[in-house]
Amino acid sequence: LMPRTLDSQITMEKTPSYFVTREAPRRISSMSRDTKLIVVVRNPVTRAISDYTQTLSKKPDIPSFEALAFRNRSLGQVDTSWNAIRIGMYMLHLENWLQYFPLSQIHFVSGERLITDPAGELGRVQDFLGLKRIVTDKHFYFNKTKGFPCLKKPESSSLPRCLGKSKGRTHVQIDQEVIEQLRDFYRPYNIKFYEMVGHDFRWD
Ligand SMILES: Nc1ncnc2c1ncn2[C@@H]1O[C@H](COP(=O)(O)OS(=O)(=O)O)[C@@H](OP(=O)(O)O)[C@H]1O
Repeated sequence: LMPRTLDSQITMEKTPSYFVTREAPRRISSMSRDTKLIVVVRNPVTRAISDYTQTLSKKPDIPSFEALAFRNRSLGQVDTSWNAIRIGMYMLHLENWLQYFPLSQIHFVSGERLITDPAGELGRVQDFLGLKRIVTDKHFYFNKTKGFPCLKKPESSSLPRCLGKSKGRTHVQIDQEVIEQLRDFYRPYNIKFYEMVGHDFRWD
């Protein structure tokens, strides 16, 4: 259950799997139809490889990426039942949410721009939430070693705050041909997704 919230407060909850969980939109809308939803999306091919890299780090014995990604690789048949593939079919998940929430209540953050322009992305998040733009460029610096932006000085501490060790893992190397096959697979889903949200994320 979400805590009670005053008019001057915003209560936030983060669960990545909600976006791809069939029952989530109905259950959240029955709790509050005014809920604002924020989803971070990135190129679904990179997302799949990142997802696999994370699973492999926990279970080193799993089959290869190629073995899991295709039902039949020579025929180019992608295995859409594999979660790492299915999650990146964003338009399908969004269709489910749009049965319960208007698009105006859903905001998509570009995972790519969150790295290259965190202040810009967070500026849009603050606008979407109806907040003053408090978090700006001056709150970030780019950590070249990590390859990610870090917060200069969080309120609770005098030290900078960067992403933890488990973020930004080096991805497993995948054959370029496999990447091309997956790009082709996702292209129509991406295009439909751009049309639905009215924004081109430039993944193609
Ligand atoms: N703030 C921010 N900006 C940009 N990218 C970010 C951020 N936080 C997490 N990430 C990247 O998201 C990928 C999954 O992260 P998580 O490990 O947090 O995912 S999960 O919630 O545990 O499923 C993982 O991607 P990879 O870098 O491909 O491993 C994280 O690096």
